[in-house]
Amino acid sequence: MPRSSEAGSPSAALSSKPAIIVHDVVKEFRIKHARTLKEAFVSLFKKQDRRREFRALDGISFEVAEGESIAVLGSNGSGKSTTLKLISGVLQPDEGWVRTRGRVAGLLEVGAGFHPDLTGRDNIYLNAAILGMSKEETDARFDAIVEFSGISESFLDTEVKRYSSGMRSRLGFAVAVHTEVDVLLVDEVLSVGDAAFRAKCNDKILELRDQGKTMFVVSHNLGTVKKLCTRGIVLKGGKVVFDGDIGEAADIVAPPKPKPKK
Ligand SMILES: Nc1ncnc2c1ncn2[C@@H]1O[C@H](COP(=O)(O)OP(=O)(O)OP(=O)(O)O)[C@@H](O)[C@H]1O
Repeated sequence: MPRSSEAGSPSAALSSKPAIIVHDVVKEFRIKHARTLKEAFVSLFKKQDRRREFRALDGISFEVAEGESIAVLGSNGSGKSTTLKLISGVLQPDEGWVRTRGRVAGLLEVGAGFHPDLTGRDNIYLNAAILGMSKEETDARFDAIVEFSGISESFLDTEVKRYSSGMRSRLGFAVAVHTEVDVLLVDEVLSVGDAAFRAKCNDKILELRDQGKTMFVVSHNLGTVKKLCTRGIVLKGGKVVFDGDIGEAADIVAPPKPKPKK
């Protein structure tokens, strides 16, 4: 299988030490099979278990070097988010193993750790602590976090339950990108907030990549991933069907249309 020889950002020096190793990972989910009402009734009566194992990931393996930025592509249900959740530790594999090196932060569900009854200010400290930051580290970054989020001073001392969903996401994203991380897991995060904020997020992510952070990105936005990553993994039915140059990977998921004849 082809592998990109030049990986990571153009400016970041790549280390040969892997930041992420995914080894022969299998992940299964139990899913319920609802058929007709009659069948559901009969299985209930006979106490039949209508659940069956569904293999979302079927023995996937790859390594990501420190400083590399890699995208996982594939159609809906191919296993991208499941892979991300296994790397972040939210899920555990049924077979195989996953290793990560350094501090891993997920831009998965930004602001997921927010407490609705606490103010924006308190939630910054809470969220940063969840992401492994000390109070002193957060103190030093507090102003930068608030400025990046664009949350006004008056809202900073308001309970987060009064925020709009966009405001919550902005604050969550601002905390996440200001934490001291080595590996950043990014899941369609560039859909956060309004157009101006999305552009700001894009720039911030490019800046982090250029600082040499390892990036693991799941996205359907091929334009964005081509700008951000040099290597792409394509999943199909829970298997890796391609691992190599991002341009080639993007062409697999969205083959270029033939030019119309003149
Ligand atoms: N908690 C769960 N319980 C049951 N099945 C699940 C669960 N999570 C994921 N799946 C199934 O596993 C498969 C892979 O899901 P996953 O979310 O990883 O796909 P994806 O490639 O990220 O899709 P999308 O592009 O739509 O986000 C899907 O068929 C999905 O229905």
